[in-house]
Amino acid sequence: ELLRSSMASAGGGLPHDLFSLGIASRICTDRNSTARASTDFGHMFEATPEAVLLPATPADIADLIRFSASSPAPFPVAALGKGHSGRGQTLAPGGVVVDMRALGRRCGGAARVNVSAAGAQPYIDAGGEQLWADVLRAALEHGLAPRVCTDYLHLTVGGTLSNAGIGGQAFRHGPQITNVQELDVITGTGEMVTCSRANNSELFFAVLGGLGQFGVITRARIWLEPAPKRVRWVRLAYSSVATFTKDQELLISDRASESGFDYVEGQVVFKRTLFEGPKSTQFFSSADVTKLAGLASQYGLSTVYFIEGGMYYNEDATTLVDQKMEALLRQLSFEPGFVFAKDVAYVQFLDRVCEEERVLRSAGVWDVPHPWLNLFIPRSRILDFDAGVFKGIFRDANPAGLILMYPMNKDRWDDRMTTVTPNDDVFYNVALLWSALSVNDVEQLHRDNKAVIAFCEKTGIEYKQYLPRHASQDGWLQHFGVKWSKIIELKAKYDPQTILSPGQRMFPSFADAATRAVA
Ligand SMILES: Cc1cc2nc3c(=O)[nH]c(=O)nc-3n(C[C@H](O)[C@H](O)[C@H](O)COP(=O)(O)OP(=O)(O)OC[C@H]3O[C@@H](n4cnc5c(N)ncnc54)[C@H](O)[C@@H]3O)c2cc1C
Repeated sequence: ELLRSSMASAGGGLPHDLFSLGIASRICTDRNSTARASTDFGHMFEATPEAVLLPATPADIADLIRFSASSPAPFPVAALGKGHSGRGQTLAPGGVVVDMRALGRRCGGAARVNVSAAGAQPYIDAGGEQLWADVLRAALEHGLAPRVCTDYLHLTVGGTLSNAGIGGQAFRHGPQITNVQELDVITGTGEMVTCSRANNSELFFAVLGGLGQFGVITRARIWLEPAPKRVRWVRLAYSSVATFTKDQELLISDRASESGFDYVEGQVVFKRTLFEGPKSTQFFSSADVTKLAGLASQYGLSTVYFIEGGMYYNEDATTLVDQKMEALLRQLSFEPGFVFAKDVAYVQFLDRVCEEERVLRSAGVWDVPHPWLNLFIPRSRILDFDAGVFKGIFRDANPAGLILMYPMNKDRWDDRMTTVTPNDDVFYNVALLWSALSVNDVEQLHRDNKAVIAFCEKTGIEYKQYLPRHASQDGWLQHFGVKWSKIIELKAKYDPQTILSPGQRMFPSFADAATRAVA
């Protein structure tokens, strides 16, 4: 009902003067445009904006924000990257969603990605609306690549930099936010500011991991490194979580840095998935799946763990990479004989989730609700977490989806940035990436996710949510801990009217009342 009534009055709630600004022709209030901006990948929340801005230049965004900020009744403004958020973070009920992707389409053909390959530290200047897939493509033309990529490349630069941007290279280089040199940002007062560690550093650190609260990123200068041509891509199976985590921690330690993998992640797979899930996957053949199911049966395991490693190389170093791989595998304690290997082009490796997307889309299970829960768990409690969650809460369950579990080094993060992480020197990203295939699934997965959080709280596990959502300001206070007072100070300075990204529900606004849970 709420959705329908606000759609019927699209545009009507905004001040009329807005439509006499120079950007008026780029503000869409039609039902199709506002409906498209009313939900996200999670399909868990929806709220319709009054209008969608298709900016032709960053100045259009500044005009819109300045207008709202100086209006007697400021309206919310949310940047929309690719809408791959899970919990309504891009919504702007009663306000304007800025479709950032329009910048790339409408900039009069001007390239919004520029590589600087000369100099000791190559970089790329990329528009905040650019996809990481496009950043990679432009960099590869110069034999270069970003140092850290997310698993999925069809996310925007501004969207991941507003969170952190993590992946299998983060153990070495830190998250994407620590690999940025400079930003162009439009603050919540409509001011266009260039910032870096040296200039306007307060805004620079605030915006990186800032969940869209302090400004809209319109350009990021991202460090690049020489790109390899190929990747030895392996998965190693473990029956014991203690051995699995011990080996993962060895692989991300400085000790293994030069001689080890360039990419380290990990997965937890329920035994039932091996029996009842797909017979083969992008990585495993049906014979592999049968072999793994046999392993689970033999030991009576409820879960099998996989280290996923990638070793980069160029064609002229094939023998060397073989030797390096052999030496590395000798140091690890996976189940004997349970090494699964592939050799792929570097681009194919980085773009691997795109293939998963194709498969899921063709099976009709891509656009389903995704009640994801992403947690950072301190190393000191990861075994407790495993016992309570995978062998406890999910002991008899077999939800559809994917579970990632891999460690990162805290010293590669920069605590001056807004993202928060646990205190241990090593912490795990545990990503419960569920797909709800029915209404019952949604309810059950909500309950399961709540049970996971309750378990952490009851047992004193100092977790932090990644891609966080908190229902109340108390939740945000707890999330940010000692950083919360600084967050309030920054908000008052850079977005005093609390206009920006209301879908994060960090500061009370009109949006809270107008957003509803749909799943
Ligand atoms: C299939 C899939 C795989 C993923 N894999 C990873 C992964 O490996 N690693 C990882 O870290 N994350 C991953 N994510 C999560 C992803 O980083 C977040 O969803 C993030 O929000 C990026 O998505 P987006 O570009 O579509 O941003 P959106 O969802 O559009 O926006 C996210 C938030 O940032 C704000 N925002 C968007 N653009 C800007 C901007 N230019 N300036 C300021 N604020 C802005 C929005 O208002 C919103 O609050 C994955 C998501 C999906 C769906």
